[in-house]
Amino acid sequence: MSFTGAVKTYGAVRAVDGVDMRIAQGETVALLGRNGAGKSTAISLLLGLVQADEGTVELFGAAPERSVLAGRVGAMLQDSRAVPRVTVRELVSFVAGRYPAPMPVAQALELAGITDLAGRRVDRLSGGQTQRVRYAVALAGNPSLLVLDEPTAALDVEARRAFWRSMREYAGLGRTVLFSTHYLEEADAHADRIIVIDRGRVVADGTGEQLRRAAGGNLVSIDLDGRGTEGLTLLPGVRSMEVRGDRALLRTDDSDATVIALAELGAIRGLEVAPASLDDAFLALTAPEMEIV
Ligand SMILES: Nc1ncnc2c1ncn2[C@@H]1O[C@H](COP(=O)(O)OP(=O)(O)OP(=O)(O)O)[C@@H](O)[C@H]1O
Repeated sequence: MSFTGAVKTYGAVRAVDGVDMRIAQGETVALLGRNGAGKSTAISLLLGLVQADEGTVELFGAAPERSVLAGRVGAMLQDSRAVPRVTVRELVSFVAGRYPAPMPVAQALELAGITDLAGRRVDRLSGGQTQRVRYAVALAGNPSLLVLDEPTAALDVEARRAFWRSMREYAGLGRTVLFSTHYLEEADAHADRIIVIDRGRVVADGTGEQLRRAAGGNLVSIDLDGRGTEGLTLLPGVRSMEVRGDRALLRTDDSDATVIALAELGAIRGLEVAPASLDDAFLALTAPEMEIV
């Protein structure tokens, strides 16, 4: 799957703004971003549901619509509506029947953990149950590529765990999986690679470890004690600074040099040095400019 300079605008909003990304067969990739970052729009482009204004999007070397029509893709979208009056089994069977080589319906229901809901009407289910039905629908065609837009939204802790187990089992069969999420831990724990998207652009692409490293080695934080932050970003090693209440958090590539310089300034009250976490990396990559000095 590839995006090359893909742009999709809605009026003045550049929802996807020049995205380049590639996903190889067999990879499990997380598309990570804040609300409105452009994840769903990127997924819509990938599925051929909307067309790029500029650039190209390809799926299995062809236009997305062709690969989708050929039954190579299964998708779980955020806003798909339940069809009234049919049962879960009827819906999953119907979808499976439209694919050239579907998985047995019982297996799709089992993988989605909804065997016990098979006879229930799909329009009378809870949010979490509906989400799992959507997952079964995505699996039904036994697709080479599984695309999941915020798959764990509305799932409770146990259902979430079961979902990830099942997704990994599916990925373990050599299938490609792309899922979007707001949750760093999910991306880190369940994807081979994380693509961070912000304001329609790819701002990072790598493993969780690579993202942590890219965000800068350490965070040095101090109490400001009412003093200003002037000059702190000029200290050795410091890449950026964030102020939270009365504390300054300095992202630094050389925490020793930063701490020595802070000591020379007499500014080491409440000093803490910690390795940058994936959370820090994500915030550094996507925080609104106002928060980063
Ligand atoms: N059909 C549409 N018409 C107009 N604007 C849209 C449309 N779809 C998306 N947008 C805008 O495009 C931007 C990206 O939205 P998108 O839904 O792709 O983000 P997202 O990362 O999936 O967000 P979320 O995590 O909240 O689902 C947002 O500013 C959104 O308001």
